[in-house]
Amino acid sequence: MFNGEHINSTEDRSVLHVALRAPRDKVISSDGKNVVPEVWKVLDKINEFSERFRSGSWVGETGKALTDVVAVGIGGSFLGPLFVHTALQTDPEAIASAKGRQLRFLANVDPIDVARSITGLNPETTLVVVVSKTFTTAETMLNARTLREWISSALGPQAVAKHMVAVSTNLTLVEKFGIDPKNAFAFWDWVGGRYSVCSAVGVLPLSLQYGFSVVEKFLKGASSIDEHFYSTQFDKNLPVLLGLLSVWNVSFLGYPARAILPYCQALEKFAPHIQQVSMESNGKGVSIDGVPLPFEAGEIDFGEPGTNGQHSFYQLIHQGRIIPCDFIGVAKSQQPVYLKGEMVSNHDELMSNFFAQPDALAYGKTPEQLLSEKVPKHLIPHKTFSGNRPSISLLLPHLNAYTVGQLLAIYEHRVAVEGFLWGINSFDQWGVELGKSLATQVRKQLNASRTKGDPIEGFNYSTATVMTKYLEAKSPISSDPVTLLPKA
Ligand SMILES: O=P(O)(O)OC[C@H]1O[C@](O)(CO)[C@@H](O)[C@@H]1O
Repeated sequence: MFNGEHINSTEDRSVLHVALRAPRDKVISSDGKNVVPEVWKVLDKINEFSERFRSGSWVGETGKALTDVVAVGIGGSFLGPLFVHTALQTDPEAIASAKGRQLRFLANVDPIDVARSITGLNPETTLVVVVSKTFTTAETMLNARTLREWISSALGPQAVAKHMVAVSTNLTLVEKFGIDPKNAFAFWDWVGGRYSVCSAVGVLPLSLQYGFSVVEKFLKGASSIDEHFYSTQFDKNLPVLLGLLSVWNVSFLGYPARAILPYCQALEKFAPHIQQVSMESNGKGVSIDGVPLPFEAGEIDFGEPGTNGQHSFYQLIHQGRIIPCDFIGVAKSQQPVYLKGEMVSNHDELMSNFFAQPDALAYGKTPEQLLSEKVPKHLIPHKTFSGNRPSISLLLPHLNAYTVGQLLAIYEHRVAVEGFLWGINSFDQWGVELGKSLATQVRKQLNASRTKGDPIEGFNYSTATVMTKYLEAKSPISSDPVTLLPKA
């Protein structure tokens, strides 16, 4: 991976997200060319642009400084930046640097998400960042066109140049869309979408919100783990050990799921991000050579912050199925509170659970213990905990831009280690294609049925029946789509 070999063989690409956070003087080559200078050219451009934006020297169509950003993108062009943004939102340094600004995300093509993302925003003071590796993703492009309409109907079509910028590998399509190429931020085909948060995909919107110097710390944190992963012997190498544990749990013990349980509300978007990193990477049925696997690869990831999860699905984890758990704690809270007279601080209260849960899973509670506690006999089977349920605990010293970068890179490399052990290609995602192409067929049918009354044809009985019901409901289509958007 670090040598730039084309280990993503089905797309004939190298896999070099580590280059995105490499120090300026590092040499990492793809196809014989050192890519680090290109990376820094874009980072410098982001630094300069975000400075202009944040200082108010970049103004919108009506001469006002821009304070709010809507990042439009989906999947890898959304989940990583959302995770990092959520983790920084309560960090004191990041709070200070984001004063008076808002960063929002628009991912789903559901018009409800459009409404949510712009409600209360004024186009005069809003910058839209369209983030798409390919610049062809149907959801992102429709959302981008919708927000372009929102801007141009309020401020005139010429305002788009000042209120819309883009992040993509496809700069030709960016220009075709009407975004000034000077305001496009590039990345490269050797960055997988789900591994792209350290490219302009994450760095641009996060720098607009928090300033480049905060985001640079995030890159440095990720880079520190890259270095650790590259050079540390296996028995002390965090991503290697974690990857081995995952493969052991999935392939040897037969536990296919994994719960990601941060005892830190700021990490609430970590599990959704890792869901994509892990499941899109390792959810494969054939080896890298295309041979059907004689075992199941991939983990089923889900998670919620503790203690919320404890009051939701932990029952199953303690007494139902065996789900290996990742407990993630932070030694010092971003927002400490201690109420006089309370036995412990609020953070200690949270962390009491962080320490208790892995113990309960590992050691359980035996019928003998219950008997000695005088539990009635008929309740003993119900109150018994089998124990012997695996978990790992990660304790971060604190949560800031640097450690968020470290956490991200630990999981990215862990997923890669698992994929290497399973002998699969963790860097392609052909499994997302079939649904996309079927949606194209449905889109054509909906258009033909709504505009010409064409009957539904070419779909199976169940789909055709539900589509008929859907069309009967006749949702309103305005010729002026902007009238359907909420007003600022
Ligand atoms: O950045 P793009 O090209 O819009 O793609 C968005 C996402 O769509 C996928 O290709 C498939 O869901 C992801 O891998 C990717 O992160």
